[in-house]
Amino acid sequence: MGENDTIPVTVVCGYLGAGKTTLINHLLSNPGDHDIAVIVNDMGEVNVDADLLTRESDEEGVVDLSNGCICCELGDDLATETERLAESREFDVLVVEASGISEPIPIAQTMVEDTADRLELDTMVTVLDSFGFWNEFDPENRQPDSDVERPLSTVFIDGIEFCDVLLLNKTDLLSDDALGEIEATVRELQPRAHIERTEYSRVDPDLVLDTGRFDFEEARQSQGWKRSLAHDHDEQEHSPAEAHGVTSFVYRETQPLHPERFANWLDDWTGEVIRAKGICRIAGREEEVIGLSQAGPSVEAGPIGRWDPERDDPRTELVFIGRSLDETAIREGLDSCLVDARAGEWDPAADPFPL
Ligand SMILES: Nc1nc2c(ncn2[C@@H]2O[C@H](COP(=O)(O)OP(=O)(O)OP(=O)(O)O)[C@@H](O)[C@H]2O)c(=O)[nH]1
Repeated sequence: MGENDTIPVTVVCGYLGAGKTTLINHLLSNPGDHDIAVIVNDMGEVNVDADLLTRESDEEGVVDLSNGCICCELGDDLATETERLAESREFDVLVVEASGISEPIPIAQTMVEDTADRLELDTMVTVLDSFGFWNEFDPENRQPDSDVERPLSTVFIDGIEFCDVLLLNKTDLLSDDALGEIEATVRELQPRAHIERTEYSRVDPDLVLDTGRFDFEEARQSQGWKRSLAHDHDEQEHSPAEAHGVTSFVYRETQPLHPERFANWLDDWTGEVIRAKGICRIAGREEEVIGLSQAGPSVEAGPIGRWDPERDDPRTELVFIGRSLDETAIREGLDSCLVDARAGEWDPAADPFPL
């Protein structure tokens, strides 16, 4: 508990694919002395993060706030949900995962202004994909098209500037030299926060939970805070997603994917997708839920659990997030990976999963 029996709230921000869900999974499996409740906000109509979290952790205290971004249109829901959670369940710290394009300041404002007196904003954590940051900002590492305007950089910067703890994540993908340079750059942008290098967001829970680091007075004095109050967020015409030209869609299918065709499709997969994630039904892996997670250049796929007959039908459910996404091409590509029963690849009557 924080001061005066309030419940400390840790807000986890960070760009798409930085490692926020990885951090929350890590905290749920290494809670230390804490009893943690989690609220997850994800972009798009399904909350894949909440699904992956509950699947991996069997955690009951995970609340799903989907289809919107908590820093704007879901601000009120965030306040209501935190209050409801506080009434319905015992926990001594609350962790809120923001969607990958939420802006940290409005979330902090919602937490400070709207929640019941029991909750107290305690720590703003930003998870930084150090590898992505390096590619985005280092001139030598820039892609040939990188002199086009890159408005998403502002999301990186906001997260760095407004936080109490900054995790330089994905350090395994960079050399020590590069990391030193990144740390020096980040330190310029953010002299106050505690900076920690992490792999797979593995931190001591005490570094991010109940730290007492959030300083309301200091936050209120920051330029970003004043700017954000100056134009009422609720009345903004565009959500951050729209302002950055980011769209998302969900691919859903119950027919299994052919493992080889799907693997080939993943290999050839390029383009405007910033982030894809979700679960897959793969022929021949009948029991297993196969998780897929792509963030920038890296794609990870593998078993993350088993289908639970009580709660789910085996299916593929993937969220794609990107700029100028070619939704039709992606849908067609995935459709062509489906097992084709008519071509004799699959006889569902004889065997639900043949390969
Ligand atoms: N190599 C490497 N991969 C990592 C590390 N941390 C996380 N990842 C991988 O990066 C991908 C994205 O991680 P997530 O934790 O889902 O990222 P997120 O910030 O929750 O993503 P969004 O919710 O989409 O914004 C996953 O495939 C992770 O396994 C790391 O330190 N090193």
